[in-house]
Amino acid sequence: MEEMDDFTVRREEREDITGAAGPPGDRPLDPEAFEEDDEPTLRPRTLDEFVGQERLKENLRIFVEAARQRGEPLDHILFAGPPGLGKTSLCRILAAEMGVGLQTTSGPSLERAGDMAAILTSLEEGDFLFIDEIHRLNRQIEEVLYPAMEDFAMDIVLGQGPSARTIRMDLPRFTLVGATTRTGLMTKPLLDRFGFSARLDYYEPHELEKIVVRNAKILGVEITAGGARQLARRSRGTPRVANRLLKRVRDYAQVVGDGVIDEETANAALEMQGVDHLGLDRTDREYLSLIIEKFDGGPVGVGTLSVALGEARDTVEDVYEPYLLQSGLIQRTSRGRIATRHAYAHLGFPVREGG
Ligand SMILES: Nc1ncnc2c1ncn2[C@@H]1O[C@H](COP(=O)(O)OP(=O)(O)OP(=O)(O)O)[C@@H](O)[C@H]1O
Ligand SMILES: [Mg+2]
Repeated sequence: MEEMDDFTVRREEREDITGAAGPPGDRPLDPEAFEEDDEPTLRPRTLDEFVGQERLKENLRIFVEAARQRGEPLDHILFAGPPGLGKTSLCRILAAEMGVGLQTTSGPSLERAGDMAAILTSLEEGDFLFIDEIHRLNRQIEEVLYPAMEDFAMDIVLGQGPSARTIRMDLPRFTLVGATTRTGLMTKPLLDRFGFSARLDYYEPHELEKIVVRNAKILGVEITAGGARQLARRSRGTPRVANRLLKRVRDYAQVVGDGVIDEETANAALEMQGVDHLGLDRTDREYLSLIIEKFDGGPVGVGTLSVALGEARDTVEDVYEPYLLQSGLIQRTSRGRIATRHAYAHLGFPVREGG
């Protein structure tokens, strides 16, 4: 790789501690399916390349500059929001800006307190420790993190039973960067220990357009304004989805069309991928039809829906529902999910009385 900077080298040397990325799936819209390092060239490397989230970027610039002037590590940071909106990218950008090392792990991959201890003791002063899916850390591990985050210290128990004693070990001052799709599942003591927390929201179509145009250039494919607009509109507000669709549309343009992504090619390719004009894929539509046809429009519990769909409940809650909610296609009530009139209309069902 030609443009590898110090930061990249360091992080790759150390990354294999707990690799978090799963195998890529085959659904075009599943943001989780896009393997972390599948497309390093499309991942923004600086805050300037990172499109949108302007207020957050401004805050981060100040946050970084202030810490740099004081010569201190950054305070702990929490990024929350649906998958594929740029949490991991922001973490890498900040580590690069601070010129520090980065270690990556994830909540579900840490089982015992010792796993966490091993990582903490391998950190160097100022390093970033990125914990993806931090809401899935178990209790034991969280308890190791409390003093680590607050006092940069770790309590080690020596021996067992009545003769056991605890010694406190100092840790380097590091920056914990947590990413979560579900702040609601995090405990208050953990939340309270982050000095900076930010929520990423779905991107506006014009921001996704910018990402699509920029990345088409990187991929070396010609795209018209209309083509970019279609891709942006159908990417469910998510840059990772936009990148994935861009590649599939590029394939289509190359093989079936004349290599240029115009509006017509984009539409035809997306249609073939099963992505409709709202950006919903087959599973989204199946989810909505289930509520409408099998459960009379709802309310129906998310557990029941997940089983009927054959998807993990977490996936349904983290990946599908946030966008359906945001698009006004479903509502969440205390008794379960309800399909809105908009969902009936979108799928071509007659709108039910009072719905
Ligand atoms: N603001 C942005 N500007 C340009 N590209 C972006 C932006 N945000 C995300 N991307 C693109 O989307 C991809 C996915 O982003 P990233 O991995 O940072 O998401 P994430 O929030 O960490 O998702 P997950 O919750 O699944 O881990 C990146 O590789 C990058 O190419
Ligand atoms: Mg990520």
